[in-house]
Amino acid sequence: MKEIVVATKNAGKVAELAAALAPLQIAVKSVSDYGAIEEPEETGTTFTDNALLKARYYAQATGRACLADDSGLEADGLGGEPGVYSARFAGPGATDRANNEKLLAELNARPGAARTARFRCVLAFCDTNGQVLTADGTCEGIIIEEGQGSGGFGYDPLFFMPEYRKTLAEMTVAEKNAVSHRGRAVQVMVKQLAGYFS
Ligand SMILES: O=c1[nH]c(=O)c2ncn([C@@H]3O[C@H](COP(=O)(O)OP(=O)(O)OP(=O)(O)O)[C@@H](O)[C@H]3O)c2[nH]1
Ligand SMILES: [Mg+2]
Repeated sequence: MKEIVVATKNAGKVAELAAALAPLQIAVKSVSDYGAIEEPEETGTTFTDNALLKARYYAQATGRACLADDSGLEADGLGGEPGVYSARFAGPGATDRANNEKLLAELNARPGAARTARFRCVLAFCDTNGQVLTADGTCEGIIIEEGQGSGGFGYDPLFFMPEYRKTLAEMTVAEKNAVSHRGRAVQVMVKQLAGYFS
């Protein structure tokens, strides 16, 4: 059967990736459909390393073709931090709220620091034969002083896109997928997967 497992423990990513994969008309599963699989340690220093590490790990653990996502925020005023450490910015297992508070505190501690930032996403697909596909995407924005909106996840309420006059948290899943780092990466990946599954 043609199917793909969205290999992430992040429910926000699952929703965005599942919506974007729908045109492939293949079964989209989530890792939670394959029992209690522990999260791998994300030891890579680049988004690509971690995306590949997660895709290979979950393909092995589920015995299915898996699509993993490694992503994060690069704040120019913080020299590109938190980057690959975005999920753990305020410490291991940090909540989105704690990460957002730390981001604002760090930027506010540097008066005059740039508020520009970008999200990066690398997607890695790995099948049970070890065949790998990758795709990446970025999106540019500005870190605002106070959160706006309740959609999305992570730093979305603080990430304002001037051309749309909205934060990512003020967009629907479809709107966010049309402009986001993940949306851009998955559009490229969908084209590759259409060939893979044909
Ligand atoms: O506001 C946001 N909108 C986004 O669209 C987005 N994409 C990534 N991020 C941040 O970067 C971390 C990824 O870390 P990450 O790739 O290790 O994922 P994760 O640990 O959440 O799940 P998993 O896929 O590893 O299971 C996330 O937790 C978030 O803090 C985002 N924040
Ligand atoms: Mg992670």
